[in-house]
Amino acid sequence: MILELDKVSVTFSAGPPWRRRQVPAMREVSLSLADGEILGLVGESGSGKTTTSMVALGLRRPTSGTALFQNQPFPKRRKQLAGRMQAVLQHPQWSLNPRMRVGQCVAEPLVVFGGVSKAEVAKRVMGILDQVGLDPSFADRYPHQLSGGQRQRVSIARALITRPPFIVFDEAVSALDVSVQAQILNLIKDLRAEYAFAALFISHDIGAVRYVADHVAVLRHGAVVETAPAAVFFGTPEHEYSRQLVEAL
Ligand SMILES: Nc1ncnc2c1ncn2[C@@H]1O[C@H](COP(=O)(O)OP(=O)(O)OP(=O)(O)O)[C@@H](O)[C@H]1O
Repeated sequence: MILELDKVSVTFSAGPPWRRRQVPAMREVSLSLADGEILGLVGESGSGKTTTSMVALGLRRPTSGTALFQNQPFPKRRKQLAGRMQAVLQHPQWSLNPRMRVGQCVAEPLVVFGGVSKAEVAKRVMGILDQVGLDPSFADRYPHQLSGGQRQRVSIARALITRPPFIVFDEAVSALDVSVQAQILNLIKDLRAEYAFAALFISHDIGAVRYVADHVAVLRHGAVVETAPAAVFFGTPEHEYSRQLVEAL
């Protein structure tokens, strides 16, 4: 398994000190993701999707329960995860440094990972830009000189440069125009076929999930209400809430 969450709960403390409240963001969430599989995680706003992605990326420790990555507890030092997982977020500007040229942005995870010569880095950057449908001249541009769809292609190139076995796509197409969404979803599918990465594909857009996911998990109020293979889920969703989601499609 690439990722396993076993009864993971995350509780935040919110509010001023004199009126502290505990906000449960994840309640005993159990999920597992096999190598090369895409798990679509759906749920309305506030259902705990982003918190789940944080746990999956090792950026937040569970309040209780266990999270394993590649069958091991998450390492204490993030550097030990370098090259093994990446995230593609809703707004690429959050992951793309505005002062770096595209070529540098894409190269960065590989440079951090280390052990690769400059010439090899440059070659890999050009190769991956080509694969995400950007011609080499894009390497010299800055992120603000690109369209939203092009920026998301750059984020995907950056995510893939170390050929990680696991990628989190958190609302990765939600901010794009519908026609561009389709292009990016196709790109994700094509690249998955080539690189065989596993992915947690988080979206409130159930249509996008249907298009790319092998398995689906539905979150509601921080808890998983249903998990099923995509074909089963979209054919005969079991839970009432899942049925509403599928019917709305
Ligand atoms: N840092 C935090 N401090 C306090 N509460 C938080 C924090 N982060 C998230 N929450 C709360 O935890 C719950 C789950 O939030 P989360 O962001 O995981 O949901 P989501 O499904 O990703 O929602 P959205 O689609 O709106 O981003 C919400 O009630 C949210 O208000």
